[in-house]
Amino acid sequence: MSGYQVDDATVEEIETERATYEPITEATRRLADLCIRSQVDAASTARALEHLQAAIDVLSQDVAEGPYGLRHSRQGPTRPWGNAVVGVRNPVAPPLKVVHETDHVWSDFELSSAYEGPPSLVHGGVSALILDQLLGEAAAAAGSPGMTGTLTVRYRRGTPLGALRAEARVERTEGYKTFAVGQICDAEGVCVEAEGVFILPRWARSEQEQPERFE
Ligand SMILES: CCCCCCCC/C=C\CCCCCCCC(=O)SCCNC(=O)CCNC(=O)[C@H](O)C(C)(C)COP(=O)(O)OP(=O)(O)OC[C@H]1O[C@@H](n2cnc3c(N)ncnc32)[C@H](O)[C@@H]1OP(=O)(O)O
Repeated sequence: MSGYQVDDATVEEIETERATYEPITEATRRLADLCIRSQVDAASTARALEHLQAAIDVLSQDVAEGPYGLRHSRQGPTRPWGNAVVGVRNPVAPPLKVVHETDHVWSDFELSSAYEGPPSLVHGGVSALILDQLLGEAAAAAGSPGMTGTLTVRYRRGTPLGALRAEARVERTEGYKTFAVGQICDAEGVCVEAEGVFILPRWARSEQEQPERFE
């Protein structure tokens, strides 16, 4: 599958890339929230739009072809930086910082008004998105990476926007299939639960000798 790239980016080069693009990504996230909640008048939005157009003109001067992909450095950390959940260069991503423990993964994160579904609550598709990523990372962290085959989500009660925690762990592995479970909680307890099957695709099975590539 295209999109996996192995390179020799050094830790320093990776940090430079992060420092170059992370601030503009964070500003764009803030912008998304302001598009929803700003109450300035039409003249002010017109002025803001002019500034935005100028920024778009600058950024358009040099654009890579295609999406970012998953870039794995032989010398530094792996960069899933276009990823919709954890991508540090993706303003659509909250982004989650996922902590890998021995037997589970977890993340404390905040969801802004840009993730609203029912009034004041997180969109169900966003909860599924986050759990897909967490369960997938739990599978990869356990040394059995895979594509989502099936994801089952149970919405126990409305998930409030704001501060949340997501956790996931592997339940069992059967050959190329890894069964993972996880949940999203607020301060009151569990809001959403998920279970999923993550399958190492046929095309990737020859790569299984180097599973660290996918972690
Ligand atoms: C190079 C490694 C690849 C892994 C990459 C992971 C990177 C990890 C890195 C960092 C963690 C990041 C975390 C990311 C999280 C997000 C993940 C996503 O959102 S993934 C996007 C959504 N999912 C798809 O687009 C899948 C599309 N479907 C497929 O590609 C195939 O259908 C696939 C891989 C699911 C299965 O196809 P087959 O041909 O490769 O496998 P067959 O040999 O047919 O099946 C193997 C076993 O799995 C069962 N199976 C097949 N499909 C199933 C399904 N949908 N649900 C449950 N079981 C299924 C079969 O019955 C079979 O079981 P029996 O061995 O006979 O017991």
